[in-house]
Amino acid sequence: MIAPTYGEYERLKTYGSGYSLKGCFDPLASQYILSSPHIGLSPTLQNMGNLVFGEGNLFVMRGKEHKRLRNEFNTAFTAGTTHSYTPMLERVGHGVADKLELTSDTASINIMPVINNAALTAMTEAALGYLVDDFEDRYVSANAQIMAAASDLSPGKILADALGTYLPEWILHAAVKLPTRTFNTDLAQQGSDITGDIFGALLNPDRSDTTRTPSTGEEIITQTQLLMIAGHETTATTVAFAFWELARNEQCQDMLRAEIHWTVGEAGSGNIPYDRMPLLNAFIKEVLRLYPAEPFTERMALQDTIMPLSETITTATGDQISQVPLHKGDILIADITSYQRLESRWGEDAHEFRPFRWIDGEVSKGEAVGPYANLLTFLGGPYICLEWRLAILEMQILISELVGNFAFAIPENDPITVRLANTLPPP
Ligand code: HEM
Repeated sequence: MIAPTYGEYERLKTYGSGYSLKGCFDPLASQYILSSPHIGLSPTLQNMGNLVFGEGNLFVMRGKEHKRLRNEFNTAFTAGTTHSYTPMLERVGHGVADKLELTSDTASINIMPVINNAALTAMTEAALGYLVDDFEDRYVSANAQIMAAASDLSPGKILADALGTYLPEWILHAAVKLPTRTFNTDLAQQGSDITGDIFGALLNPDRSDTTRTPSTGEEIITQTQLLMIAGHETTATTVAFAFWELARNEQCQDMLRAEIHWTVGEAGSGNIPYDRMPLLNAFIKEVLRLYPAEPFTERMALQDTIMPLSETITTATGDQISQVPLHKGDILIADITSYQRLESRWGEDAHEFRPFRWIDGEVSKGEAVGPYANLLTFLGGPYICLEWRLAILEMQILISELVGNFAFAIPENDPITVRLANTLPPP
C-alpha cells in the first residue's frame, strides 16, 4: 500500500499507532526483529538481494558465515579508514562545485544528476580505487538504471515485488534485467591490483593478525555490486533530500552557510573539523531521521516466538497486550519511517523538519536502536549498514562544499511531492 504522498500513512496523530498497514515501529519490537536469531530475511528480500547484488552477497547471508565475512569487512571500515577518505571526498565535492559554477547562469538546475554522479564517483574511488572516467560509459549508465529501478513505482515492479515471495530465483533472474554483470566484469578485468581503498585493504590484510580469516578475492568480488549499489544510491538520495529541505528553508540555509564559512576561516580549507560543526551535524541527523533511504525492511519469523513491545497496545478485540506471539513464516515489517516520526519518541513536532531539536538537547536518548543518533536509518543489530560512517562523511563534505558556495531555492510553480517506492526516491 503506497501513500500518494510520503508521510501520509505515517501521520500517527490521524491514524493512531496501530493501523491496518502491516508494519511495526515499536522501538523494542524493532530491536527484536533486527537482532533475534529467530528472525530471518523475508523471501522477497532474499530473492531481491540475490538478484540485485549477486549470489553470496553479505546482505542475504545469515549466521556464522555472515559474522565471519562481516568481521573481515569491518576492518576496512573503521573510523580511521573512513577518515582517510576525506581528501578524496573533498576532491569530489570541489568537482561538483566546479560543475555547478559552469551552469550557474542557467535559470534553473536539476541538481539530482549532479549529486548522483558525485555519489557514484565517491563510491568508485573509495571502493574500487578508480576514477569513474577509467570505466566505460556503460558503467555510468548501468548505475543510473539501477537508481531508476530501485525507486520504480511501476505496476510491473510492484507485481514483481509481490511475486518475489513466491517465485524461485531463476525465474526472477530471467524476468528482471538489471545490468548487474557490468560490475563483476569490470572488477575482474581491472580490480585485483587495487591499493589505498576498501578493496585494497581487504585484499592486503594485516597478516600478523592471526585472529582474522582473510576473505578470498572471489568473496570480495562477490560483494562489489552490494557495495556499489548500497553505497551509491542511498547516499545520493539522502543528499537530495538534504538540498530539498535547505531550498525550502532559507533561514537554516543561511545559518549553515555562516557556520561553514566561519569553520573554514578558522581551520583552513584542507583541515575542516566536520564532526565539530553543530548545525551541520544536527541538520544531517534531521535529514536522516525524516528521510531514511530505506524506509522499511522486511523480515520473516523462522520459528514460533514472542516479540516484545515497549508500549502496551489494544488489539481489535479490545485486549491489552505488551508482546505479540509470532508464528513461523509470519512476515514482519520494521517500519523505519514511522519509528522516526513517533511522537512518544521524538516529541509532538516529530513530523516537522527541525534540525535544532538536536542542538536544544530535546532529543531524549531513548533505547539505543541504531549506530548513529539512535536512528534506525542505518538499521540496527548484526546487519547494520556496513559503511554508515562513510555515508555521513560524504554528506558532511558535499553539503559543506555546496552550501558554502551556492544558495539553493525551489523554482516557483514547481511543487515537489515525495512518494514512497522500494526506496525513498529523491524529490
Ligand atoms: C545515507 C546512506 C546510507 C543509508 C541510509 C544506508 C542504509 C542501510 C540499511 C537500512 C541497511 C540494512 C538493509 C536491510 O537489512 O534491510 C544497509 C546495509 C548495508 N549497507 Fe548501507 N546505507 C547507506 C550508505 C552505505 C554506504 C556508503 C555503503 C558502502 C559502502 C553501504 C553498505 C551497506 C552494506 C554492505 C550493507 C549490508 C550489511 C549487512 O547485511 O551485513 N551503505 N544500509
